[in-house]
Amino acid sequence: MLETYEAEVMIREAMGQVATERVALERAAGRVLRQTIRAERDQPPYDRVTMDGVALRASLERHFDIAGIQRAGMAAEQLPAGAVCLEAMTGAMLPIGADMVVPIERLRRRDGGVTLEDGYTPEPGQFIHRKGVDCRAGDTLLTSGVRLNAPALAILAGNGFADVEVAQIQRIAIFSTGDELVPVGGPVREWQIRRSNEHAIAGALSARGFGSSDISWVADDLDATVQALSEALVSHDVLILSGGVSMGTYDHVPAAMQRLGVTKIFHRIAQRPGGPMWFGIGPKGQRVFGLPGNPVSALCCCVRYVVPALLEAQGLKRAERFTVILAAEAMLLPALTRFLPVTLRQTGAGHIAAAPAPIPTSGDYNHLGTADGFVELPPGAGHAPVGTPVVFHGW
Ligand SMILES: Nc1nc2c(c(=O)[nH]1)N[C@H]1C(S)=C(S)[C@@H](COP(=O)(O)OP(=O)(O)OC[C@H]3O[C@@H](n4cnc5c(N)ncnc54)[C@H](O)[C@@H]3O)O[C@H]1N2
Ligand code: MOO
Ligand SMILES: [Mg+2]
Repeated sequence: MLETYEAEVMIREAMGQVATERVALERAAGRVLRQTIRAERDQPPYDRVTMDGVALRASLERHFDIAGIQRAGMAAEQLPAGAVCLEAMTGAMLPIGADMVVPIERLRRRDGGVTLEDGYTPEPGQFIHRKGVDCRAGDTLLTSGVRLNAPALAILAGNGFADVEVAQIQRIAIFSTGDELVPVGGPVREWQIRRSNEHAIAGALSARGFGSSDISWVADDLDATVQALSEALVSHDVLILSGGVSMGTYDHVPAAMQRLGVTKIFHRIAQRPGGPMWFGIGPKGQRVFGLPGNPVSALCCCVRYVVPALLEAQGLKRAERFTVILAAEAMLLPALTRFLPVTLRQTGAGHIAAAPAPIPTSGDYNHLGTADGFVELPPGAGHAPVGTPVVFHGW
């Protein structure tokens, strides 16, 4: 059977890259950048005063008349000759002829001027950020494939990018399948189950900048499934299905896909939970993920395969997974990769330790709230000991 990494490679090869679009800076937060951003000009763009005080020229004088004021937002004033200074504000241009700034705390006001505090000798060049020390015009500040987080948005704004090239957001449809499933609001009978998978999947996606996805439900009926999915294949780039991929008489997803001309890339992965996962490509290149219906399986497969695939298709460079160490020994599964829900905590030694969260069954979405995500244990015999490094995937 397919190993987890083999499935991942097959999905990656099928995904390709999405097109780009230009969006206003105000709408760019969380999106994936698809252009190089270079500095508009030197930063700081001028010799910049860094403290509120006075700007003056190095000399042996201790008392200075105030000849004027240099505010932020003004062109540089000329500092007149003699024992004079200009009041200067943080962020202002350094006046022409000045070469140091003395902060207000080091000055005494006297006779309409200022006197240096006793025993205080200012250093030439002090409290000035020189032009271009942060960066030079044309320097590369951001490259394609970064997520537009707070610093990135500041960079775009500060360098005059009122709009920016980002990866298009794929049109995503999420379907749950199953006669037993009823809506969140409204009555629920003993033999019925409230639909939860689609909300978990939609949440995992919207938390990663994919906006809101379209959510639908279809009964365990082959014709109804074909009908609903054929419409979704017209209007969406990506379909994420939950349920109906295993071996039951009413698990119609693989057959419906065949009828719709969606080519199967794989069915089943050597993992638990999530073994029955299905993946295929539609006639127009639509990507179809068939996630197993059990809630822990559906969410683990979504986070392990769907989320990274969608992010990589946007060109995102930095993977969201990282390595943690096991805080307790964990049973391995012969021939199966194990996804083990865990709670993270920081250790005294500066590591992040992952403690297994008690999840009694792969249907138990209620206990998932105690876990931060899951770790991936390779196939094997016996137990992985405490301290084993393992890859973590956050919800
Ligand atoms: N003979 C076999 N039976 C099963 C196998 C197998 O290999 N051989 N695999 C098991 C595994 S592992 C899983 S996981 C499930 C996968 O089942 P399906 O993908 O076919 O999903 P369903 O049968 O439709 O539902 C399974 C389970 O999940 C609940 N469910 C489904 N959708 C939702 C939803 N949107 N919200 C909440 N809960 C949902 C559903 O009620 C069922 O309890 O198959 C095993 N069987
Ligand atoms: O994916 Mo299934 O039981 O392994 O939950
Ligand atoms: Mg089933």
